Amino acid sequence: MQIAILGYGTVGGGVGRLVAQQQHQVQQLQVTHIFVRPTHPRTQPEMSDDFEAIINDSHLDVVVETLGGVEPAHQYILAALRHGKHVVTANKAVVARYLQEFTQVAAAHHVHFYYEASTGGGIPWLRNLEQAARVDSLDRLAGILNGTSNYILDQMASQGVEFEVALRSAQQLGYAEADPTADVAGIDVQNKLRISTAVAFNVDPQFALPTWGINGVRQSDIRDLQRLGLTLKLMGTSVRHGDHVAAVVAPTVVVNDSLFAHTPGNFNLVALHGESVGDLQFYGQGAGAAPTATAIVQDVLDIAHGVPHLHRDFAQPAISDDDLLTGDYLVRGAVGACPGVTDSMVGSYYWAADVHPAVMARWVASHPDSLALRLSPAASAQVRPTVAQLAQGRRAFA
Ligand SMILES: NC(=O)C1=CN([C@@H]2O[C@H](COP(=O)(O)OP(=O)(O)OC[C@H]3O[C@@H](n4cnc5c(N)ncnc54)[C@H](OP(=O)(O)O)[C@@H]3O)[C@@H](O)[C@H]2O)C=CC1
Ligand SMILES: N[C@@H](CC=O)C(=O)O
Repeated sequence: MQIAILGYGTVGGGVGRLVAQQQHQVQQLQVTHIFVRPTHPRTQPEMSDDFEAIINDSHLDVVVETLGGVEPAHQYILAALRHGKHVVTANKAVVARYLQEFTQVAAAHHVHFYYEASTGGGIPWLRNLEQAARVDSLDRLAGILNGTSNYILDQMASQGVEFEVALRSAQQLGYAEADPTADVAGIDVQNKLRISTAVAFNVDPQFALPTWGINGVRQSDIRDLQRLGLTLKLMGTSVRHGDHVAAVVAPTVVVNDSLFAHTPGNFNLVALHGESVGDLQFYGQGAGAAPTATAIVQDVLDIAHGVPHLHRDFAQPAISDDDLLTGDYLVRGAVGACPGVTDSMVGSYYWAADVHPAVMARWVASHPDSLALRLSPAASAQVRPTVAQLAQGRRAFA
């Protein structure tokens, strides 16, 4: 099976090394082309900047796309599929946008389009999600889906370092995107949650998805939450009830004895809930060259061995319904106009109750110096009695 790798950075290089190191296991795989920029030093004989020559090679079977970004990756993937090449990609930005189109074009040209590495790095998440959805009715997904932001929050909590220091370290370790804004602002999780939700519920990934990130989190927030027995994580959640779907990406407060609170470094933890299976959780390295390369090579081997992934048309109706994810928040900053805000304080935060995610996302976007932390259901249950006591106290003094 002959492979072309498009883009030889962290992940593309990881794929090249994995195929070379594990030759005893993957003998049938051979990297015959590496597509790089004209300015890229030619350190290997397979390197070239001639994309047309690569996809016109009649011996080529699979194109592995690890360029990143939406264009030209979108056009290169379509061209490869139309030339009868299977495509495997790690690029969640392009998959989240064009999943339906890639799936249709691949089917029309009788080739496979696989994207396990796009979500959860080295965790075999999408293939297990597909399997679960095959026999069950899934109604909830929730997870830590970004290694960079998890690494940053973990370093801030365990080492006491400031946000910027932890971010630089995540970049050096190869976890962050070329532009890390997507990691810290929640866009990378948004892309992964769109893909996961589309696979789980067979819906078009272009549903409404209120999103905000961890940009405004300070060392003092981490310490305040620690004093309350709580931990902060950047999480994505999506739920389905019949045709109704809701999703949110937000800095999320979890209780200290949850598995999410104990997910360290660049690790991801992602969970599904099905009517029959109940809760299932998947844990592993969500970023980095070597773990991500394993997910890519698994997809290539599935193609080599003729292992089909589930067919999806992503055409089930999805009505956006924020009522499904109404939640409680801890907020600080200019909270006067914050939706749902009460005068009860929890640590140094105000309590905001029963707010729709889209409404809170709009408040966050228009108040860049403020912070809104979403409470997981368990964290909300832990904090609510304190809030009720405070409210009672105020009535007694009134
Ligand atoms: N890093 C990680 O842990 C993970 C990354 N991913 C995804 O994998 C993809 C690759 O990420 P990563 O390897 O980290 O990114 P890198 O920036 O390290 O690598 C991308 C490579 O592609 C090259 N490239 C980009 N555009 C072009 C182009 N138009 N023509 C030729 N070469 C090009 C870049 O060159 P140049 O540097 O000159 O721009 C770079 O060498 C992304 O979609 C990312 O989201 C998925 C899971 C984990
Ligand atoms: N930048 C991403 C890489 C993997 O998808 C992350 O940090 O999770």
